[in-house]
Amino acid sequence: MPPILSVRAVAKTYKNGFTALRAVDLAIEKGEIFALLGPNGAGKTTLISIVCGTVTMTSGQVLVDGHDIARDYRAARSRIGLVPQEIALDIFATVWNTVSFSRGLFGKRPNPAYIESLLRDLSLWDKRNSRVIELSGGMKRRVMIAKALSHEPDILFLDEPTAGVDVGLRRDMWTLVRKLRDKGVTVILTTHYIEEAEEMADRVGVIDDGRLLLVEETTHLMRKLGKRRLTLALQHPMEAIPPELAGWSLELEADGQHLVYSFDANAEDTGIPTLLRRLGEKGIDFKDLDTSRSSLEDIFVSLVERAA
Ligand SMILES: Nc1ncnc2c1ncn2[C@@H]1O[C@H](COP(=O)(O)OP(=O)(O)OP(=O)(O)O)[C@@H](O)[C@H]1O
Repeated sequence: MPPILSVRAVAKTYKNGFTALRAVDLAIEKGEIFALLGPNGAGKTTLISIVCGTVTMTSGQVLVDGHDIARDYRAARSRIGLVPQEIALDIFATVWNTVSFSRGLFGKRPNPAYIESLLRDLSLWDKRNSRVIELSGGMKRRVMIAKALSHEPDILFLDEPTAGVDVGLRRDMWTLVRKLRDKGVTVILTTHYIEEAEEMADRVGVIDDGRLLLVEETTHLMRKLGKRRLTLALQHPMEAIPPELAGWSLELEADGQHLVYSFDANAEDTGIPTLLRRLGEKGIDFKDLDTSRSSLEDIFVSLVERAA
């Protein structure tokens, strides 16, 4: 089956000369939950905006369910629902009217039963006759989601869905996402949080500085994240790692005072006791030690280093 979304060599240079995306290739299968992970300014929103037609790409091609976003914009756009980062709503309209109106914008026939089920799923049914201005921030976010789903899209984009959102809404959102997936809707979300991707996504794409550095199944990526770091604060600074320890996955920090050992937390033998013994034999003393999980930041750093 052809991918529901195909992004081919998409690049974007903004008018001020800033290049936000560099030849991004990505194929998303129908029914996937895909997380686009990256730090601030990586290019996530730019990519989503191009697919949704609010930003024009400098070069490349995007196909949504086979429809070219440039040549066949209406057909492509009607298959997409977008929940942007910023809340943008007509504050004087009622919830019901806002959501129904959105559906109409896509040329879809009214379907009150569908709108009702949507509002119920998002715990908005009781508020259907309230004006947006009367709603809390979390409820406004729910309305944004209802609007994005009002025309029954095949792909839902959630741009930073859980930024500033409380636990209740977060849980409801994930329940809804799973329900949508079960109906065959593809969900693409952007996030800074590896936990969010871990919880939800089938696959993860890591983007940094406009480059898609990797696309991997979440379980594989988490295995990589299963790496832990043991940091030893040395009694006496070292200039270099002794050659006898070359076979170990050790790094000396720039200050020469911290020795970092990376190990697989899932392995039966982490190697730590042997390493500590070897260090003792070599007379390398330490005053403190600390273990931590390698963070997404570490993964970025190693990926960027490899990409450079
Ligand atoms: N209209 C614009 N003109 C010039 N540069 C822009 C414009 N919009 C975005 N950028 C720049 O492009 C880069 C990517 O921005 P983008 O919003 O896509 O990042 P992001 O990954 O979504 O970040 P965040 O996680 O902070 O939302 C940033 O450096 C941003 O400043």
